[in-house]
Amino acid sequence: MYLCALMQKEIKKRVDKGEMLPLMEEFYTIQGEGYHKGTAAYFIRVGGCDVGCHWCDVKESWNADLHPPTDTMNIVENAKKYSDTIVVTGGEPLTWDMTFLTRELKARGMKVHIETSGAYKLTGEWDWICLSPKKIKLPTKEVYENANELKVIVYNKDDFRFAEEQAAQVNQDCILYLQPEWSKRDKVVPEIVDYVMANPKWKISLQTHKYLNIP
Ligand SMILES: C[S@@+](CC[C@H](N)C(=O)[O-])C[C@H]1O[C@@H](n2cnc3c(N)ncnc32)[C@H](O)[C@@H]1O
Ligand SMILES: Nc1nc2[nH]cc(C(=O)O)c2c(=O)[nH]1
Ligand code: SF4
Ligand SMILES: [Mg+2]
Repeated sequence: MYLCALMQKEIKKRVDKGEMLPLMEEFYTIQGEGYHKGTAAYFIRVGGCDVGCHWCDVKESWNADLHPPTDTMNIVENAKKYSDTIVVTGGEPLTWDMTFLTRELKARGMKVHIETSGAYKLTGEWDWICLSPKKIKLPTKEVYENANELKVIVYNKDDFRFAEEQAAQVNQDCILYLQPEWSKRDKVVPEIVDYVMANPKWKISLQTHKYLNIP
């Protein structure tokens, strides 16, 4: 076998174990969305997602092959320099085994949050789970049970129905958010405002980083 084919196989094995991850980007910013909005956090964006939301704002993340397999230990050591709050996002982070990444981050005293569609098996140990469910690939039972916040994206009126259906699946303590789909914000924000006033168990989440012009 060619040496590079052997290396590819070795890398795949390490990715399967979560010891390497296809890293798209990492950046220190302010969490823009949901319960922790306004809080400084270091973001780790892992490539790979096959959920396929047509309005996804990071489509460049979808193809994992475009993002270099990166030693998880290097990601951890680097993250530690910036913040003690880490947000793991993607792509869909639960495409990969998150056990190793979260164990090593937590061993260094970091608080570890995830942004997930919940479409795959829940791996890893999380201080905060933000579940943003998608109609085209519904969350697994474990993610519904463990979500700390539910963040439903509102693109059209049917998303209010979907939001209620999803709220019925999560645990009692889960905090409920409606977030406008960015390109439809002018149309849907007034609808969300009316909806939240009529149904105050919901709160509004905005993508505040986009208004602040930060990553
Ligand atoms: C890019 S996703 C990555 C994490 C995971 N795949 C997920 O969907 O939760 C991060 C967050 O951005 C939200 N999002 C993506 N595109 C959006 C858009 N156009 N408008 C509003 N929110 C969006 C997602 O629903 C999710 O809550
Ligand atoms: N500032 C900032 N906050 C965010 N919250 C969730 C994000 C994500 O893409 O997962 C995100 C993001 O991309 N930037
Ligand atoms: S699940 Fe997340 S990353 Fe994947 S397409 Fe949907 S919004 Fe984008
Ligand atoms: Mg984003």
